[in-house]
Amino acid sequence: MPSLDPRTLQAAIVDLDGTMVDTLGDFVVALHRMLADLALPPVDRAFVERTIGKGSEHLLRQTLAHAGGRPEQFDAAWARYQAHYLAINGEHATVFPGVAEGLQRLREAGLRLACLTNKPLAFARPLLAAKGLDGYFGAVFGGDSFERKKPDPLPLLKTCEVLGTPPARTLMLGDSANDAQAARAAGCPVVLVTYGYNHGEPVRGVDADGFVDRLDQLPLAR
Ligand SMILES: O=C(O)COP(=O)(O)O
Ligand SMILES: [Mg+2]
Repeated sequence: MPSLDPRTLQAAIVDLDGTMVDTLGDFVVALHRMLADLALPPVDRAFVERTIGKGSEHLLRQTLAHAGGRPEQFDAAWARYQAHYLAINGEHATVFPGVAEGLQRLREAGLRLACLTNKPLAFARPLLAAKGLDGYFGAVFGGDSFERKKPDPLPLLKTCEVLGTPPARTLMLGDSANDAQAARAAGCPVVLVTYGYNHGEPVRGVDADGFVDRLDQLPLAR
């Protein structure tokens, strides 16, 4: 990967699930409690891992179908899921190695930081706070903050507007094809981490400008 020059980069937009925090355990517990409430069987962890990334509505619709539920159960599933997720938010989740150090280095390089996730904002804010990551970000946006979610470029373009930085100078850091497609369409450079959730596909097959094994391994030129 060519080194990322902080003289040309002005900001970074950072994804949450699979990039900063390993939240698979939270998703699995909240979904299983919701399914139990609806008298439906649990789904396996691998199914949850490959279905995360396109927001909670998508995850719930796919999970209901996979567990043998009916589409009409969506509203009940959503209410139960939201209550369960908020009750355990962060308890079965850990910050990936190198994240705090990586964010610190980006800040020291003079970049403005925003968090942009497809997770509902009401889940994202308390999770960042519980994991001690909220202080790095001047802005935090969720899957319900804008009219459309990643992989649509709109949330990235809106986030760039708030940051006050041109997309070409705003680096997207993510873990999935969603993040990369949104970044390409918005005109943002994009680097993906190799350890997150990419819809069950090898992340190195995604069109991105580079890959890192840890966020503190971003090759920032000095
Ligand atoms: O909630 C999701 O579907 C995943 O959200 P992300 O955009 O932080 O990866
Ligand atoms: Mg992600």
